[in-house]
Amino acid sequence: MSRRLILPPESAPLSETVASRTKVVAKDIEVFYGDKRAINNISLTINENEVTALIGPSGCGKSTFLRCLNRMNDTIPGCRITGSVRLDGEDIYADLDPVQLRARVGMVFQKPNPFPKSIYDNVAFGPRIHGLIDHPDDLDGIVQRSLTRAGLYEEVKDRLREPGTGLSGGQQQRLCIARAIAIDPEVILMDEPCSALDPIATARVEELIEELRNDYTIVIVTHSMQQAARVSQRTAFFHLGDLIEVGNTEDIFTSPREALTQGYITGRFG
Ligand SMILES: Nc1ncnc2c1ncn2[C@@H]1O[C@H](COP(=O)(O)OP(=O)(O)OP(=O)(O)O)[C@@H](O)[C@H]1O
Repeated sequence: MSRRLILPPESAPLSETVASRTKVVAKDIEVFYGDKRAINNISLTINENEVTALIGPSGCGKSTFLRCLNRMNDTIPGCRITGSVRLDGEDIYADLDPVQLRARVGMVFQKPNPFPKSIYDNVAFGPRIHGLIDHPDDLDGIVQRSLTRAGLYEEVKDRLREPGTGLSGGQQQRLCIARAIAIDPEVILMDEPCSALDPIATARVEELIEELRNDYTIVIVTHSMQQAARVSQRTAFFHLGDLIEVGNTEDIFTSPREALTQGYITGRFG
């Protein structure tokens, strides 16, 4: 049984991407933690204004791969990456400063992690440090627009000066999404954004992901195959550090090409 990447060569058109523009191209990515290789020569193309889901059993390298896309692995001691990641053609490891890069490629984490600041200041933080405001009044507009875009404004508009940590888990996660979009990124990485949320809060975040893809390119790591099927247009299945299969989400869940994928989606392992 093949475990190797089954992507067609870079030049071959992928049927599921015909109408889509390429946003990110990861090529020949290998990641090592010390001597241990966690990602084995993975190449993956991410399309603009689509949600790409990364699925696979625990420890298969989904989060490690996701973190390569905004150089978050750079902060992990002993972690080494080879290969290239291009964002709109620019090599993010060679041509872009990590701070600039993370303004273009935002991230939402598994556990909602609002800063110990007010709701307003959580959202205003990024625009302030990235110098995105010419006039203090502009900030009010950015905060309101970001909270509205994250589907949270109506719930918090009367308590913007109260701590973000006082919100419910689902609201905190939407606050983190508002914080991510306040700096107007192009790509949003989400690492199991709903795993700490109840089903209602999860449904709200999933609706939000569907809306956000009109404006952003989204890559989401999820343990839930139902979630991948609901929110994504493309799905990539990882196993033991390999990318086994990538394709149109519907195809992956109805007629996967690889036996390993089939085994995982039918619950035979994982
Ligand atoms: N900071 C680290 N130091 C050493 N090894 C690590 C580190 N982070 C991850 N690994 C190892 O790299 C491999 C891939 O881990 P990763 O967290 O990327 O997988 P995952 O598919 O996201 O897992 P999960 O679904 O459980 O979150 C695993 O073997 C893991 O133990």
